Amino acid sequence: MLVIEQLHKSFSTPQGLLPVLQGVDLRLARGSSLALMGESGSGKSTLLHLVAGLDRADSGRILIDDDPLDGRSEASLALWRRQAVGLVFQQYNLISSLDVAANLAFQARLAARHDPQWLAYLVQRLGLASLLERYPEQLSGGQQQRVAIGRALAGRPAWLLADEPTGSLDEASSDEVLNLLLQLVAEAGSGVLMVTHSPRLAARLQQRCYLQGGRVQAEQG
Ligand SMILES: Nc1ncnc2c1ncn2[C@@H]1O[C@H](COP(=O)(O)OP(=O)(O)OP(=O)(O)O)[C@@H](O)[C@H]1O
Repeated sequence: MLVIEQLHKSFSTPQGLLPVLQGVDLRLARGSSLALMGESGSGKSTLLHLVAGLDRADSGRILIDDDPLDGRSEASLALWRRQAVGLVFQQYNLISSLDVAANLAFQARLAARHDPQWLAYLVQRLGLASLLERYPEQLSGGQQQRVAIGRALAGRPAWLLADEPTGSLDEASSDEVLNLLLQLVAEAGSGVLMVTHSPRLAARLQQRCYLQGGRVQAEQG
């Protein structure tokens, strides 16, 4: 279970302190999916980064199976990211000097969670078999995002954190990529927290919530 309690985060800007998260409360069971919505600048990416351990909150708590994330050392946060989290961003963030096969295996190898059978299954489901020796620049946007999803899921992470994962794709590719993502996370048993602007895509997840005024305004089952 991912539990977020009274999370606060402000940023220093030339204009002064900018409060972004002002008491966010959220719960997400492992294996379930939640769409995080809200206007541009409402703090969706900020919240995702805090859960990923890429940044630290000012106050409040993030608990993973009752284990707090805050107060951990950088090394412990890095371990959390490597072992328990898969990240997918709008920009695919593939490693340009590695081919598709090496990109796919990269994170799972780093986390010592390389499972050749599962990886072969992901390759087949994501339709990547004929692309394994290509480099990211030789792929379409949809293909690159399928590689990014495969890479994020290769280590069967407990949590998949996705920031507008289909934001750069057209509607048809977007639907196809989200379908695959949701099927594969269900098979991997991962919980999903996905930032999206699209009510149509959000409707495909089990739950939805809305960030406004620094807080979660509505949550529905
Ligand atoms: N490192 C930073 N330093 C200063 N301000 C920041 C920083 N990161 C984010 N912000 C500000 O915090 C606010 C929330 O940003 P965030 O990226 O979380 O919003 P968002 O809801 O994901 O927006 P979008 O939908 O446009 O991606 C914005 O006003 C942004 O400018």
